[in-house]
Amino acid sequence: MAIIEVNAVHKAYAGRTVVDGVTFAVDEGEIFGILGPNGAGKTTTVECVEGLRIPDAGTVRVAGLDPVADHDRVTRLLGAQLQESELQAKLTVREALELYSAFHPDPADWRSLAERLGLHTSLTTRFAKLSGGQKQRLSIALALIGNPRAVVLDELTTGLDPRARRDTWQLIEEVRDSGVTVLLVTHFMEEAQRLCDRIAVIDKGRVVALDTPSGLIRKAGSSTVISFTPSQPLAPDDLAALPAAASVEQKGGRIVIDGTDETVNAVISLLARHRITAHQLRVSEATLDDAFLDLTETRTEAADTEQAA
Ligand SMILES: Nc1ncnc2c1ncn2[C@@H]1O[C@H](COP(=O)(O)OP(=O)(O)OP(=O)(O)O)[C@@H](O)[C@H]1O
Repeated sequence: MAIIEVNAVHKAYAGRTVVDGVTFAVDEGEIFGILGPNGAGKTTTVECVEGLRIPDAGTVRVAGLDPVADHDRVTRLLGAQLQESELQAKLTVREALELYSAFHPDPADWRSLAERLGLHTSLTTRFAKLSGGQKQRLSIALALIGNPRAVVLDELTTGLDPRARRDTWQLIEEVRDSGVTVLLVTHFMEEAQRLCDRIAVIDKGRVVALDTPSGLIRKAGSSTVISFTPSQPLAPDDLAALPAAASVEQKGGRIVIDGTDETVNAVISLLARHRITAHQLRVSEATLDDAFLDLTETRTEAADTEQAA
C-alpha cells in the first residue's frame, strides 16, 4: 500500500519549471530513492511531500492526507530531517532531543533513540562540536522522535567520509527494519544501489525511470563485461554466435565481450567445449552508475532530437 503518493506535480520558481510532472508512489515499508544530478528538482519534490512547498499543479498525499491542508497531521506521520542551520551551535545533543520531543504529542523515548543511534555517549556534546557522522545521527534521531510512519532523508551522507557514510547506511536500514518507510534523496549511485528497494531517477524535473536498482540496470541496457585471454584462438563464427552480446572486441589476444549473464554462460560453455583455458578471466557487472549515465544520456539525446525536429 502506498503511504506517499505524488501525482503529476509541477513547480516553477520565477517562471522556471524545476519539477515537471513528477509522479511516483512510495509503498509502506520500503526505502524509496530519489536519485538525480544537482539541480534536478529532488529537494523541491520532497519539500512538496513535506508540505513546505505548494505544487503549482498536481497532487501529493501522505497516508491519504494533503501535506499543506492537513499539515499538522502530516507532520506527525512524516519525520523530516532538519537542516544543519536549524540547530543552534551551543545546543547539546540531550537538549536538542528534549526540545524536539516536546514538539510532538506522542514522542519516542529519546534516551532509547539516542542509544539506538549511538548518541548516548555524546549527550552533553554541543552541536557545533559533533563530527559530521554524529550530526547525521542526531539528524536521523530528530526525524524519528515523533514516532513517524515515514521519514524523508535528504542528502544525508553528503560530506561524510566513507566509514561514516557506511555507518549511516546501516542506520537507514535499521530504520526501515523498525517499520518506518524511508524516502531517501541522494545523488550517490552506490548509496541508492545499496539501500533502495526502488528508485525514481529524476533529471531536469522529470522522472526518467522508476524501478528496482537491478531493473534500472537492465532497462538502461547496461551490461556485464567479460574479458579473458584464451589459451588458443577462438573461431570468429563462434564469437559472433554468442547470445545477447552487444559487442565483441579482440585486442592483442585478449577478448572483451559486452553482454549479459546469458553471454557469460555461453562463453563458459564455448570454452569448455573447445577445451580452451581462459587466462585472467574477469567478469564485471554494470552498476547503477552506468545505468544512470545511459538513462540520462538517452534522454538528452531524445530531447536534442525533439528540439532539432
Ligand atoms: N527557492 C528557490 N527559488 C528559486 N530557485 C530555486 C529555489 N529552490 C531551488 N531552486 C532552483 O531549482 C532547481 C532545483 O532545485 P532542487 O534543490 O529542487 O534540486 P536538487 O535536485 O535537490 O539539487 P541538489 O542535488 O543540488 O540539492 C535548482 O536549479 C535550484 O537552483
